[in-house]
Amino acid sequence: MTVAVEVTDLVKRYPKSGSKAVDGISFDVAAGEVFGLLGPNGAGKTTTVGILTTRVLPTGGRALVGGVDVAADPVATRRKVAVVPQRVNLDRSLNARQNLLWHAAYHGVPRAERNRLADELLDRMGLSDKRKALVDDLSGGQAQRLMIARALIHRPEVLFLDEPSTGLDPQARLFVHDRIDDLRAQGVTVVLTTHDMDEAEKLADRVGVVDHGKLLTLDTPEALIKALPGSGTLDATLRPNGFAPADLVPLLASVDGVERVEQIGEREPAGAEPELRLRLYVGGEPAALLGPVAQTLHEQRVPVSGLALGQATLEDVFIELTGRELR
Ligand SMILES: Nc1ncnc2c1ncn2[C@@H]1O[C@H](COP(=O)(O)OP(=O)(O)OP(=O)(O)O)[C@@H](O)[C@H]1O
Repeated sequence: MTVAVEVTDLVKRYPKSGSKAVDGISFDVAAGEVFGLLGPNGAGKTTTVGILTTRVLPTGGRALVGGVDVAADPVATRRKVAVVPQRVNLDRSLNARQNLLWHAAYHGVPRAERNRLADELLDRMGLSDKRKALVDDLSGGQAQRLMIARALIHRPEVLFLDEPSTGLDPQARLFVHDRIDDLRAQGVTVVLTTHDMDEAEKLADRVGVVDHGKLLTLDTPEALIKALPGSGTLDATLRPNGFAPADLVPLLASVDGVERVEQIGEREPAGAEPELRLRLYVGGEPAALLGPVAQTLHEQRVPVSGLALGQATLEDVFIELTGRELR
C-alpha cells in the first residue's frame, strides 16, 4: 500500500487556549482512498486539515503528505495538496474561469494547459454556462463546485474537502457526492471532514471518528457499525398508555437479548394519543425478539402500531462514541 498521508501523534495547542485542539492524533491514508474524518463541532477536524495543508503550524507530532513533512517543507507540500475550505474563499474580483486560471498560474501550470484544464473542469463541474459569472453571482452550490474545480486544476495528490456539502441543497449535495466518487475512480486521494453521517457512510472507504482532539476509532463504516454493541435494531412505535418513556426504556431493555434502548421519536398527532418511537439495539438476530418484545408490551397493555427490523447506522456509532450533548 502506498501511503498518501501519514499522521503521527499530531498535537495542536492554539496560543492562549487551555485545551489542545488536536491531542495526539495518528492515522494513515492510503493513496487512492477516500478517508473521512467525522466528528462533532469543535472536535479538531478543521485544525487537522489545516496542519496537513500548511495553514496551521503543529505544536507537536509529525505529518507527511506524499512523503513530505508538512511543517518542514510547506512549499513542497502545497504542490501536493489542494483544499476546498468550509467558507467560500474565491476571488470576488474575478469571474469563475479567471479564478481557475489565476490559481493554475500560481501553481505554475503552463498557459496552454491552463486554458484547456479550466474549460474541462468547468464542464465537469456543470459550470460551463457560468464561466464568465462573478463569484457574487454564483449560488452556494455553484461556488462550492468552482472551489472543487480550482482545487483540482494543479492536479494535487491529495484533495482535502472540509465539510463539502454543508449548506447545499439536496441536488447540489448529490452532485458533489458524484464528483467525489469520480475522483475516487480516477485514483485521487481524498480526505474529507464532515459531521454528516450519511455522507461519511456513503463516500468514505474508512472513517476516523474524532472528538476533543482525539481519534476515538478508525475503520470502514461497515466494520464500525458491526463493532457496535447491538448492531441489529428493532424500532417499536407505540402509544405509551400512561407510561413515561423513562419507564418503557428499562422495561424493554430488560427483554433478553436487548443490549440498550433509545428513544428516537415522539409525535402528538392532533386529536390522537401521543406516539413514541423506541429503538432497541440487539446483539443477536433482531427478528428473534419480535415475539418477546410484542409480548412484553402487550402484558403492560401498551398498544404497538409498528415493529420494524433494521441495522444500526454510522450515526448510532457516532452517538455511542461522542454522546448526545450539544457542542
Ligand atoms: N484559530 C484558533 N484559535 C484558537 N482556538 C481555535 C482556533 N481554531 C479552532 N480553535 C479551537 O480548536 C478546537 C477545534 O476546532 P476545529 O475547528 O478544528 O474543530 P472542527 O472539528 O473542525 O469543528 P467544526 O465542525 O465546528 O469546524 C475548538 O475548540 C476551537 O474553538
